[in-house]
Amino acid sequence: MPGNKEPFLASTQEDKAQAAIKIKELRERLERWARLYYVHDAPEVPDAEYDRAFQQLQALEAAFPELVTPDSPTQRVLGEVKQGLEPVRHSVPMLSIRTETDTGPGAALAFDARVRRELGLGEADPPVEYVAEPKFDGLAMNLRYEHGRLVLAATRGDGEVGENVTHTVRTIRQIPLLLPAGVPPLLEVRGEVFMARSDFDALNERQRALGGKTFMNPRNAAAGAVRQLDARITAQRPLRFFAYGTGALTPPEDGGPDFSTHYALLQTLKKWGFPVSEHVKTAQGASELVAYHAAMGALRAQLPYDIDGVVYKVNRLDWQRRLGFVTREPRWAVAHKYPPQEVVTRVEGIDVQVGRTGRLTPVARLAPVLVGGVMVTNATLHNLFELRRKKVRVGDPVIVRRAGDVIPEVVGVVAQPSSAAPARPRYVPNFRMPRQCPVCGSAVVREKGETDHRCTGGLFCPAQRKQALLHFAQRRAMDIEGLGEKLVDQLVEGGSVQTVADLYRLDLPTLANLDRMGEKSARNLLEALEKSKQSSLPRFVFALGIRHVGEATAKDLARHFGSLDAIMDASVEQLRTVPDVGPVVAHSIHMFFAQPHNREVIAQLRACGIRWPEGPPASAHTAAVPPLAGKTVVLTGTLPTLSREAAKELLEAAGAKVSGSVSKKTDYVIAGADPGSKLSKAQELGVPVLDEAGLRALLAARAE
Ligand SMILES: NC(=O)c1ccc[n+]([C@@H]2O[C@H](COP(=O)([O-])OP(=O)(O)OC[C@H]3O[C@@H](n4cnc5c(N)ncnc54)[C@H](O)[C@@H]3O)[C@@H](O)[C@H]2O)c1
Ligand SMILES: [Zn+2]
Repeated sequence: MPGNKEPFLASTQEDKAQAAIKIKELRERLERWARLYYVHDAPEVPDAEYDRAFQQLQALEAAFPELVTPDSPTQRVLGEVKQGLEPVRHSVPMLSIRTETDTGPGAALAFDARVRRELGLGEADPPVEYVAEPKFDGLAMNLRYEHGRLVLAATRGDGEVGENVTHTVRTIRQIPLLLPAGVPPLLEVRGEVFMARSDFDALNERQRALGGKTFMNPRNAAAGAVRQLDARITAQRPLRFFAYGTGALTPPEDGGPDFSTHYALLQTLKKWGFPVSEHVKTAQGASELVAYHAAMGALRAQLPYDIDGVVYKVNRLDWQRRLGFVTREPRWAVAHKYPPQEVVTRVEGIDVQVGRTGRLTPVARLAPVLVGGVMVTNATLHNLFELRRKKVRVGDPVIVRRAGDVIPEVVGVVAQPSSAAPARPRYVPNFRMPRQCPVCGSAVVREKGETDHRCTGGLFCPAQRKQALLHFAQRRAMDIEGLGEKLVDQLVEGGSVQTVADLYRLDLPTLANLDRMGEKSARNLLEALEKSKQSSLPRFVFALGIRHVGEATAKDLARHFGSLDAIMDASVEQLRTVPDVGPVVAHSIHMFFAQPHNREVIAQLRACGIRWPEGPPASAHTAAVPPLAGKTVVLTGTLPTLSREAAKELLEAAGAKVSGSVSKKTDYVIAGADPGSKLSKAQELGVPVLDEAGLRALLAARAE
């Protein structure tokens, strides 16, 4: 959690002994985190936590230089070769970039000052020219081309030895496999492979739907996709690429290109077919770097991909060579970061929000924390199943991510709590979804096979008001001309309309008083409302906004039952006799009309004068001759969805006589699982045998 800086003073032997202990502990922690991050693509902590520990270690080693060892994480590039991938030695090492800890303008000033000093420039010398680039948050890639043909793609690994991922990289469309004529015989292009945020969201959405594991961020998703043994998996996860430099290159004396600046090099790469970001810019001196940092920072949320900072590079390549390298990083470049998009905080509660379509979402109430520079107090947990999979409970330290303009989300619980992010202090019961909508008290249901819970009080629920009104008013429903989104917003927010029935209680003064509503439009709306009162049963049923009841189903229901009361009072079984109404739809209709609040609103609508012609139910058209009149039917075995009783009821309602034994007089035998001797008897006598689907078809056909 924020702000656990520990001051270290280099003085006594005792301090040194303590520092040695702390250094050991930090190195172990960093190595563990790095292994999870680089090898397994499954970080345990956000980058900000890693960076904080890294900086602590740097500070300690600076205070006690004698404790620095060559294997310290500060002295080498961390990373390993994944099992199953072939190790490859880089002909030019792939290094890290020094990160300026100061996230303010100080970072650019300090870098510029250092560069000028090391180049021996004085006050009178002009500003140094830099190239400023976004720092893409993906993974570094070295693409080796020989005679214009891609021969090897390798990850960074430990900087010296990376992984051969040519097979997966070939699936990335933005990476050319063949280059135009005229490129140097040896060309290594370096850049970042990454995943766009929308592709990442879609991937996680897909994983959620399958109940699979989700990724913390696009970087890990991209790294995981590239480091696959099976390229078919990579091909299903859209990746992109930006080039930002070169590795080995045919030297000028052997006919290779002689670039004088980094910028010119990038422009040439672009010409050869590599994507180069349009946000790569040259900058004169520190002040333009500061301006670039601010401008990219403002743009960050709108970019379609994650960046975790910007990179400044000295533009002149002869100067880059003069500046050279320290152990793990070049002296001519620096990374200047932005506030982290993933941070650790604590869950203080779990609330349930009801969306405008009635979907219930568990939302974590958080100890307020800055994420990507924005104060965040709530983060979505998506649904009950995701929450359970992530094992989130009140009191847990969690990782929260907020990127772009999307809603912040809880990525997961901190796996190894520490003093900065201690574990939940005591047992906390598992979260449960409420059985009643927290907004309106209607029943909450979850459909078979679905992950979402929903409120069934569509007509009444305040959370669903606007949606219900818009649906009700649309042309194919009640056709209330002039009742659009803006007006609905005003009516609901001003409190003059709560349910659809309130529409018919609006009067001229109330309407004429609304923003941008003259008397003429107010009159028109009242007229449209009046006109809409003369409706039809299918339109009205559709207008109620029952989940899964579209226009076609509304028509079927109206035809089948004839009256609204009959639909409202129908049992699930009766609803299921309507053609094309399956169990999920029947349930949804039944639950909707079982909510007293919904019924109340319907009663109010009728009292307001909404009317439609009603007719006899479809089965009654032939009432004199019920569809199965005079037929004798025998049931045997267990039907997949209908109980024996329900099947009997349906048959009798259709006029059939249900008998207990099969004879020559039997017209049909309906057989389910484990049928008894009745089935063999029927087969013996040549009586037609039907299953449940056959029975339904029979009833439906006869009912037409
Ligand atoms: N969360 C964890 O557990 C964990 C563990 C280890 C490392 N990390 C993170 O990894 C990073 C440290 O690793 P690092 O040493 O690889 O440094 P780095 O990733 O911060 O910087 C070097 C990398 O920047 C990338 N880059 C993006 N845009 C670039 C551009 N325009 N020009 C040049 N390079 C560009 C390259 O891939 C290059 O390898 C930190 O951000 C750290 O937080 C996190
Ligand atoms: Zn509700």
